[in-house]
Amino acid sequence: MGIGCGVAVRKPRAIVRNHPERRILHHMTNTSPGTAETATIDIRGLRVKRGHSEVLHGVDVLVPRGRLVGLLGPSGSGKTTLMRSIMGVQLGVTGTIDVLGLPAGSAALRRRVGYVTQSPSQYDDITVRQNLAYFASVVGAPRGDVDRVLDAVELRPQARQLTGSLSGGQRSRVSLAAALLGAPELLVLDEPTVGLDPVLRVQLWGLFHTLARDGVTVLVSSHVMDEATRCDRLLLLREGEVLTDDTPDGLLAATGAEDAEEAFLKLIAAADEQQAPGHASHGHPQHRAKEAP
Ligand SMILES: Nc1ncnc2c1ncn2[C@@H]1O[C@H](COP(=O)(O)OP(=O)(O)OP(=O)(O)O)[C@@H](O)[C@H]1O
Repeated sequence: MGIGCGVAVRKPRAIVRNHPERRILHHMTNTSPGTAETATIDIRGLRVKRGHSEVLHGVDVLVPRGRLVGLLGPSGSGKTTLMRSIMGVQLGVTGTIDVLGLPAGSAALRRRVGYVTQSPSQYDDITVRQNLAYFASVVGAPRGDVDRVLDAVELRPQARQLTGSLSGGQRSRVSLAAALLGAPELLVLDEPTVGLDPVLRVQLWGLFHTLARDGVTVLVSSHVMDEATRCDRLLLLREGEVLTDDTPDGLLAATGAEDAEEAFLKLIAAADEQQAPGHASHGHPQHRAKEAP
């Protein structure tokens, strides 16, 4: 199955309904209109074990509808694992994950959620247009949709080119185009701008904003901090925990930093200080982060 066609293939095995730690980030509800009722993604007490280690340690996230949310964090912090969990393709999951009001991975979500993984996956020996026509048939999108998504990702000139002959950035855009087919209400995009030139990156962020304005919820991961400021909200992940969940302006105001990178470093320093032996406070990192200077 090609990636980027919005197909969630499997339910997490260990969804625990009514988890005792059902807790919404107080900060989120303070500053956003999102509630459990209007949320596109509602995650409570998510723990994920990969191999022998737990890589997400009780994550709570509420993503409101029609927002462009950046999922940022260093390499290995758990961004992909969180996205896979949202798509219902991750094993070793406990906690609750509701997507558009349904358990993550529900068959009914297949046409409603678009997913782009870090590894573009298309058929190399057919053209870009043929790939997209195939994915359009999978998600039940009208054939005319192929031209729309080709234009959206600026790949019309390559429509007749064999997919295997595309550049890396062009291949990523084919995946994105496939995820846009139909009318997804949620797009989960794992590092979609990696390897793209600055002009194209700006164009794609423009597209994400347009989609969000039209009511699509867009969750975009990146480890490039300067992309943070392009989002409506930011989720900063570190070592499997949400360090903070805020607007870009809120984050800068809370930390007194000049830019997102500096803000992130300040939050990490504050969290480390709180965790240091002998420190009085041992609250949850999500709350400790709010206490950052
Ligand atoms: N199959 C696996 N088995 C064991 N551990 C894994 C497996 N896949 C990922 N991990 C570990 O889980 C943690 C989170 O990985 P994940 O890919 O979610 O991070 P990430 O933030 O997306 O990183 P990157 O930005 O480098 O893609 C890492 O420590 C990683 O080594």
